[in-house]
Amino acid sequence: MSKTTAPVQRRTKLSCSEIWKLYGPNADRPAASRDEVESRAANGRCFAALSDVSLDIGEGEIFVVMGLSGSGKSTLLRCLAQLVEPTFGNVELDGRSLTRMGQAELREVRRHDMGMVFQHFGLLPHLTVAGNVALPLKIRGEKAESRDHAVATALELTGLAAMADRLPAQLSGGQQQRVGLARALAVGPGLLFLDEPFSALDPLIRRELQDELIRLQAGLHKTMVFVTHDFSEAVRVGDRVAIMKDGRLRQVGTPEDIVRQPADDYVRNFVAGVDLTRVIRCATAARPASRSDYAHAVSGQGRLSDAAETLMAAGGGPIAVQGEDGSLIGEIDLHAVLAAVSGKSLAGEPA
Ligand SMILES: Nc1ncnc2c1ncn2[C@@H]1O[C@H](COP(=O)(O)OP(=O)(O)OP(=O)(O)O)[C@@H](O)[C@H]1O
Repeated sequence: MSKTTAPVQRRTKLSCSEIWKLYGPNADRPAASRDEVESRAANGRCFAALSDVSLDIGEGEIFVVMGLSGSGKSTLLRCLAQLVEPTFGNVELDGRSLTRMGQAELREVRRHDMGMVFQHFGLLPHLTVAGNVALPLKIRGEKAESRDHAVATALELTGLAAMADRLPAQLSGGQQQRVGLARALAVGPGLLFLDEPFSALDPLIRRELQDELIRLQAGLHKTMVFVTHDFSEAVRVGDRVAIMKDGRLRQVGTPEDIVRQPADDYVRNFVAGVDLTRVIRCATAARPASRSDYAHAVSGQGRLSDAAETLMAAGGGPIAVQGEDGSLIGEIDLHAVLAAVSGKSLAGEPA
């Protein structure tokens, strides 16, 4: 698949080009050329967990990597974070090549510029919540005063301030994962890697934490690489989603792009189970305004599901769809919602 571009308005924060990761005999040896890695992958003795992956991830973007078990999601995340070394290809953070960086410099970049949150929370059982959050700051030699301040801010942001003195065993799974998130945020990195962070949680708590992440992101504007095998979660939290199969990217796009124009049958299968009203934005379903004055309005950025109540209050519409500055960008009614969800225009043509 060709290299994808970051959304126009974002600066590229993290990128990778032509990443391959081979496992098997002698697979630790880096390949000197693309031809070499391709022939090693093709000879049958090595297994390609990643094949030719190129991506640009924009600053402040939540970039979701989604795919079934074994598709290469964690390997991609680990290569981007340089926790494993790609067999071939280049990874750049803020324009600096991580793949060519020495170990000492890489360690510094990891300590200061990256945060990690994993499925199994990885909390130390004998340390309190505050102690766990402070640990990476202690390791990097932060002074007590700035450390305490960073810990208090991270606990406040994640709603844990009242639990600072508890031990992990005294917390629910969801609360423990909040501590994992707080610990990553306290380091103050611009870049967060989240590998299936909510997968161990029950659906209600999971949803609560997804909302929490979206809320936090609205104020923090971090760049996040978020791995999940749950398509609904991907389209809910992602600004863009990459869908992987067999170590390759099958499609990269906004949730709306993916649900409206799945690249192939593999992607279409995921889309089949998704509530489209929670993905498609009001601006996408809007048609030209038929008047200048409306009694009810919704934001174009909101999802169709967010407009349901307003539409009901307006007897089915039409209601105004507004831009971020309050300007009128069009109107929707129940028919427009149905048309968008069924992928048809009002005339019955594909939308
Ligand atoms: N250290 C390793 N040695 C050999 N093969 C590996 C290694 N790590 C991963 N693989 C293989 O690479 C492929 C991709 O694994 P990866 O963990 O990236 O998948 P994933 O999409 O994250 O799966 P899951 O959702 O189950 O975590 C799998 O077939 C896996 O067995």
